[in-house]
Amino acid sequence: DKATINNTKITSLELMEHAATLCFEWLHSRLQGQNIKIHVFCGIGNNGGDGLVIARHLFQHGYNVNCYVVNFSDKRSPEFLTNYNRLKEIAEWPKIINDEGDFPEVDFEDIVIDAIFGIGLNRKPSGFTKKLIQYINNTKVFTLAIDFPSGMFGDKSVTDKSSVLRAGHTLTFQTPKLAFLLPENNEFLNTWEVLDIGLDTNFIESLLPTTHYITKNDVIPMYQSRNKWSHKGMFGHSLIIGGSFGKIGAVTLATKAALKIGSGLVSAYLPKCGYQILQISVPEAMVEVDSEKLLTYYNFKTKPTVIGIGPGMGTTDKTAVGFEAFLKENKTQLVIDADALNLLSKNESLLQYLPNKSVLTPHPKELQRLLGVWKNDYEKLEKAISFSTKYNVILVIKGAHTTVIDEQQLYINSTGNPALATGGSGDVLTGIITGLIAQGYQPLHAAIFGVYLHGKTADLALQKTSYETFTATTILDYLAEAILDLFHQEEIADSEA
Ligand SMILES: NC(=O)C1=CN([C@@H]2O[C@H](COP(=O)(O)OP(=O)(O)OC[C@H]3O[C@@H](n4cnc5c(N)ncnc54)[C@H](OP(=O)(O)O)[C@@H]3O)[C@@H](O)[C@H]2O)[C@@H](O)CC1
Ligand SMILES: [K+]
Repeated sequence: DKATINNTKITSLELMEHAATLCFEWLHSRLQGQNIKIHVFCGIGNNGGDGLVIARHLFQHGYNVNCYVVNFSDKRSPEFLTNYNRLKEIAEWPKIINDEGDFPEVDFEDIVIDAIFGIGLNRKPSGFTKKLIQYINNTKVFTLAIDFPSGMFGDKSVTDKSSVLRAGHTLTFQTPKLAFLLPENNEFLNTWEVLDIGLDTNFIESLLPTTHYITKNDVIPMYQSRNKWSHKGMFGHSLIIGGSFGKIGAVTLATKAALKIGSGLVSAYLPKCGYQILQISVPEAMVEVDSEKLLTYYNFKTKPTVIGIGPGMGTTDKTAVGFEAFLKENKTQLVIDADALNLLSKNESLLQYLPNKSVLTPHPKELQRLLGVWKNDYEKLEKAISFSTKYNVILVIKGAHTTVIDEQQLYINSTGNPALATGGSGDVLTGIITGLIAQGYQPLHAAIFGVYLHGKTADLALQKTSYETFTATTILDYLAEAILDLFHQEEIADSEA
């Protein structure tokens, strides 16, 4: 905010007017003047200032508005005070809330605008302010939070969940906030969106952020196009290692995915019992086999560009011994998933044998086995950063916002939805990342791009299928659309054209 104010000569008050007007417009375009009672709760800082501006616009447009000042302090900000006076010019003074007795009646059918605390919250809400937040939560009314749900911190964990407002929707300014992407804050947020309030983008870019929110514009430059002289020898050879009796499907899915994402050649190495299954389900792949029902010897002849290892592999003693010998010999780039991760967790001394920038793709349980327990999501990220730095590997932490960690850098994915919470989804991701590395994508790009595409398949599929009917195979079916979507330009609004 400060850089924009200094560099553009726009005042803080003007920036507030602009930001809050966008919030008003968001609501106005949805309500279209309907006679619904709207309660605007304002703090005394600049988040409260936003609330006062929104209330003024609502009054001016004839809405049924009740505006309140949550009087938790007398340190009212200058922008708050100016807008307090401006509101008075067109409507009655906001009602002051000093204690529980001042809480207004709020009906389930009403709308609440939460402008109590924004990014300036520095300790948990207490006293009557906390009671007010609980009071609003208990009404189950639709609540539109401005910038942050009040009581949620921008940079640390909530310790008292009962002091946080549960927002129906949050309009946040300029950039997505890390706190919004962490599972532990999920219950406060429901849906959210970013409003571009025109902050100085040169300044924001100069900040060299360590946390990146990955959207289409970030992955388009990673895409490697092909020319007409291309041949399969240029797109590498993926080897997928995994499977055990009853879990041949996992390695089959990963093999299919490596092919489907464009690996020039793909081989699978699996127990003998899976030989026919794999050959029949993936005729494009080559197959080598180990012992009857388990991986034991890891003595394949294939010379791959990259190896994806772990899906369905099991963790029996024989498999563990063979895996250890394999790791000690191996010099090929690795993508490590599932049981291969579990074996690493059981024997951490093996981590030293991982080639630099190996990609590890744990789901939350596998991550916990690798890192140990964490107190909260911030600590989880710190531990993951240390792990990535210590072993020089890339972590892909799977979840609602899958996060790729390369030492200090965090890449948080924007695509995907609960349809992906289905058996085999992770095996497909392993195959995708492996297949991208085979083609020459550097491991970090393969991880970020692979995660993006994997999530995008589910977003695109939801237009034609449902969460329930979406399976790991559906990911493969939609991979083409996910890639084509990169080149599909959103229609530009008339005003921008
Ligand atoms: N700058 C700009 O140009 C723009 C800013 N914008 C808006 O400003 C918001 C940030 O405003 P802000 O910095 O004034 O902080 P805000 O969240 O309103 O609250 C701070 C106040 O609360 C207090 N306080 C903190 N914790 C407390 C607690 N637990 N219990 C009680 N008190 C507590 C703290 O005082 P303290 O007692 O700590 O001195 C202070 O008085 C931002 O989120 C966005 O909405 C937009 O308009 C765009 C343009
Ligand atoms: K708020």
